[in-house]
Amino acid sequence: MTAPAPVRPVLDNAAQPPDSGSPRRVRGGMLDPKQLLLALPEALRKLNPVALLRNPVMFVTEVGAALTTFIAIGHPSLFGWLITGWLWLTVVFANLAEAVAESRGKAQADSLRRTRQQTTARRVVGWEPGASAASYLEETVPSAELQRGDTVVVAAGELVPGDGDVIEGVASVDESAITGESAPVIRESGGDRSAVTGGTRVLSDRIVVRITQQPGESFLDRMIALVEGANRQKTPNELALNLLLVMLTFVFLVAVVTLQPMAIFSKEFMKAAPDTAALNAQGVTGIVLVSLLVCLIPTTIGALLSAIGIAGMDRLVQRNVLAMSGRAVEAAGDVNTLLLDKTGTITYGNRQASGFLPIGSVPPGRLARAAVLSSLADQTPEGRSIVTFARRHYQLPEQDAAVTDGATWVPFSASTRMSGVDLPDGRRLRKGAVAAVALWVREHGGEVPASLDACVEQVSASGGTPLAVAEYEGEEPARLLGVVHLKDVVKPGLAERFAELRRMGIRTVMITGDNPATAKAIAEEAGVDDFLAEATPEDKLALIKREQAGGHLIAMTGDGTNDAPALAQADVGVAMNTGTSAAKEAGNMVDLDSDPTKIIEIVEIGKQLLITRGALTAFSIANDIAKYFAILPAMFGGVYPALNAVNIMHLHSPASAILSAVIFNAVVIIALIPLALRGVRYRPSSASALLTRNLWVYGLGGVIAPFLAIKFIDFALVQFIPGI
Ligand SMILES: Nc1ncnc2c1ncn2[C@@H]1O[C@H](COP(=O)(O)OP(=O)(O)OP(=O)(O)O)[C@@H](O)[C@H]1O
Ligand SMILES: [K+]
Ligand SMILES: [Mg+2]
Repeated sequence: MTAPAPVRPVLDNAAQPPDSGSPRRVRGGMLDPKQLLLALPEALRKLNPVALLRNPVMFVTEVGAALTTFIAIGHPSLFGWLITGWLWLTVVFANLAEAVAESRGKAQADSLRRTRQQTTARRVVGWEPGASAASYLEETVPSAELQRGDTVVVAAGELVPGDGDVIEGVASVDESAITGESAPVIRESGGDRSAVTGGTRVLSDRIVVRITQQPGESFLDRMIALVEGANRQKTPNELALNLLLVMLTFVFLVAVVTLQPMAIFSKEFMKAAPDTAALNAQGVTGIVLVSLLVCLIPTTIGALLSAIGIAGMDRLVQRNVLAMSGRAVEAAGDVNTLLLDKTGTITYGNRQASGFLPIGSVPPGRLARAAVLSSLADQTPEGRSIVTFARRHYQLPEQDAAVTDGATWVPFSASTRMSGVDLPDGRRLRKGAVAAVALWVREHGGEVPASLDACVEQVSASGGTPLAVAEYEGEEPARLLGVVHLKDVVKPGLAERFAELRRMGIRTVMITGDNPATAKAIAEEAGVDDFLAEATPEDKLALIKREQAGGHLIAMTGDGTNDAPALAQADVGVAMNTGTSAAKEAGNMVDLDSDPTKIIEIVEIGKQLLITRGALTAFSIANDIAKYFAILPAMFGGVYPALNAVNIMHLHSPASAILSAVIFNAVVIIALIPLALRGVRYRPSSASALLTRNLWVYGLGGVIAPFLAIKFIDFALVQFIPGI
């Protein structure tokens, strides 16, 4: 089988230089006119009125265009046809905005589709932990036939046939097909780095994978649907805004239809514009009414609303974040509190044993031996590292198998925070979080020696995780043997990014199952505002619910199975791609780069989305009202001479006033497409300062723009059209 060239999902149009650094920071705000042209067929397809019903403002515009077309056919005139043409263009421009926004995702989906190829899977039957290759049956099946719960073997050089969790082994995996990142990553059983994705390639070693997807519902499938916007739903905010737009449209519809002086106006109008004499008064009335209506209803925001939302999702994909819903993106813009789990999110999560600290007179070898025996079946990275470390540094007897034959293993769980073994000779060994093991010792008649504190202190102060090891033989009381030092490293550069979040008004809280002393050391080093230690999955969930009850919007970043309930409860749940399938299923976003500081960019994109939508709504409504006042005096000056006093525009004629306004109304959509796609710039500052600034810029801009633009169109173009 030949290796497919790694395809970046985050690819960009050819115009982008390939060496633009990070694959994410590409594609500026410039809108290539070629893109508009390419999107034109799709824009024309979107003229289908049934499809357009989703966008009521544009639907009304299309009905208006159809009406004027009718009138213009019945009573042909240049004025009638020009208005009709520009009304149709208005709808096409709106469709173009959406089509351009969508086309960006389509290109990405195409490249992902090339990654999703048929492979064969080596499915095994009768697999058991630790079984040798000879002891189970292997069959070759097409990857498409894999079911959830199947077990497959993947060896070096082979493609992972489907999404799943590693249940045995460690391997380096090339995930560039999904993440665009060429450096291989480690995937291993047991820990928080156990998820593998179909379509990625195992580079070394051999892993056993339990499939977690159903056919056709793979991560890649979902990713394709997502970037294509196939199942894009309107968000609650969009629905609310849409309702407002519908109401405005309705109000203006009623207002325009009941305009009394229209009939008188029509007669005056025909006198002023001889060309239109071909039109009867009713025809003029119809065309002018439709024009007025389209100028008044919020066509600008109606045209750009969906493009703004799609572009927001797209900006996330640019940064290698997959958002499962637009609602999550919006929520990100309003987040108050960010919860991060410690291991794997703030730290690299590769906790390795780095020392044994026996208590009192316990011989170091005995502690090491107990630690190893209790870890032999522990498939977590911590457990495996204890075995490796002890074997390397201590002379340990090799008859493990004889001692543990028939033993009952106690697997690690985030709730008990312990793991261990009950040996057939009656000995019970436990290792785990100090508080949990201390409790176990007391429950079994033992005492916790005061010297434990010093050992724990020593490990915790350095940010390490202490694991207590204890033994219980049944006759004597249980005994604490000592502490294993697990080392972890804080990811660099976090403190600055958390400071940035603070400036955005977002509080960062680290939550961990680790003890308070370790948590404190790591919290200080990472620069978070607060921390919660010794948290069980239930505690994490409760914390989120409490914060939400206080009216806060919560974002949560995590990678572990123990984070899954919290990720599901959070308003924004960002799962690390390195994490477990459970975490990725639970969250509403996946960060392919597994970078906990990515949430800053996610928040920025969310805020930018909300600001852009707000700014363009303000602009659109200000614009419509101003447009009305710009053309009214020109229209009715003949009927009500008093209006001439406020006719500051001095437009060429009533017909020109109307045509110029309709042209402006259409052109402003095209002019604002780049802004809708790129988003209004966001700088960290308080929400109210931002609001004030944007109201000034876009509100005032919306009032002034029509006066200047309509005058310009009238002066430079329309006045030269004969008969208008
Ligand atoms: N394999 C293991 N065997 C026994 N105890 C363990 C094992 N792994 C971790 N522990 C203990 O259980 C505690 C809780 O682990 P858990 O994975 O729930 O949280 P964590 O990884 O420390 O924190 P985070 O929530 O940030 O991932 C750890 O702090 C450690 O003391
Ligand atoms: K309008
Ligand atoms: Mg963890």
